[in-house]
Amino acid sequence: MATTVDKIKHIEDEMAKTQKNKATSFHLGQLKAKLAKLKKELLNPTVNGGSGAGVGFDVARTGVASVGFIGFPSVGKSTLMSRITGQHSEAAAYEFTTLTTVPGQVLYNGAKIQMLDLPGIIQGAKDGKGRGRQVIAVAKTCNLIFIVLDVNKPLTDKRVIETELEGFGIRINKEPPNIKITKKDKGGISITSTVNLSHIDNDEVKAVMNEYRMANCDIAIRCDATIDDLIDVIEAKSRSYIPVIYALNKIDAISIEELDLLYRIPNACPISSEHGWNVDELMEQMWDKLRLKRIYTKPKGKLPDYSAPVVLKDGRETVEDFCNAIHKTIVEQFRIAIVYGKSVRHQPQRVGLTHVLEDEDIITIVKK
Ligand SMILES: Nc1nc2c(ncn2[C@@H]2O[C@H](COP(=O)(O)OP(=O)(O)OP(=O)(O)O)[C@@H](O)[C@H]2O)c(=O)[nH]1
Ligand SMILES: [K+]
Ligand SMILES: [Mg+2]
Repeated sequence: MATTVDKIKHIEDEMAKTQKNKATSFHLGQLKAKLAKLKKELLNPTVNGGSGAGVGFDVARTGVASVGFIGFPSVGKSTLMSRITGQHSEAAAYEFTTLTTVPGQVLYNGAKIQMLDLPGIIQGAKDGKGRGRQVIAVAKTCNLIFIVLDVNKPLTDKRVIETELEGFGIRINKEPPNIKITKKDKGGISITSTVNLSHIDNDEVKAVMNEYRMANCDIAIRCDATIDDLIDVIEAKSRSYIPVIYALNKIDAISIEELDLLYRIPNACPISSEHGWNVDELMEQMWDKLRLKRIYTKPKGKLPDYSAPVVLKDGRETVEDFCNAIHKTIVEQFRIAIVYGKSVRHQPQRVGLTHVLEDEDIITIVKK
């Protein structure tokens, strides 16, 4: 019997030899949806030989956010880990020095951030080569990924790693596509869009919806989406949208001219883990991408406590989230909050539980 990997290969071959035109778009849509389903099967095998994603690799999560290190063997992930956190992670000149997840922690801007040094991955990792799947499964649960690259190696390595992560349902530096699908009882597929759709063909959409047995739906598209974006929305449960920083390591081994070229790569930070060069820039970029919010507490009649902010996660930043971050009983006693900072027009301003706070706001909670 053909394995899932064989079936994927078969479909990919067929797609490669099918011309994209009006006559083939339904067929191509079908193939793309079939491919997405097979890839999901590969990641969540229901029959024996389960992938055991993350088993033995996941570690207890601490801190407000976690950053996973992904890269080929010996690019310097562990050296970077030891440099940033002070937590020793074995580093050596031979490949696969690191064999499991090594957790460490860094305190940055008052926020405890967990760093996860991971084993190296190789091409084909997502399809089961080496321990790649377990490794990528850990990265998939992180709030940020450092893709560590060795600048002495071909830059094509960057694309190979991206493909591995994408194949595992990770979407890099991307927002979820703005597509809303509403199921109906009858009426077929109706597509509405607020922008001109330059990639999507109605037949292709119908083929995809048909393949997913969603024959009656309203699809509202508010971006110039591709058919892959549509599949991502249907498969939303197995997709993770994670910011990435490319840590371009070992710049101590290249010339200034070569270094200049590296600065043109978006979302990248050239560093030398060994010498500690530019690691503070990497930390600053990390902070920006994590979009954490520091909230300073001001007891009534006293100065704010700047030494120990309450750090709120992206998307959990209301006054209510702040109260819950301190103690779950506070919301019950809450009367009003007095806030200074970027989130309010008047300084200070009285706000309720639903008010959304900004980084470095100062807050006083007034109890009943
Ligand atoms: N020149 C140079 N060498 C580095 C740098 N960072 C790491 N190395 C060297 O690269 C080799 C591999 O480093 P590791 O930190 O073990 O790499 P890794 O990515 O953790 O490797 P695996 O765990 O095997 O996947 C070691 O010999 C390090 O000394 C750097 O910034 N510059
Ligand atoms: K190594
Ligand atoms: Mg290592």
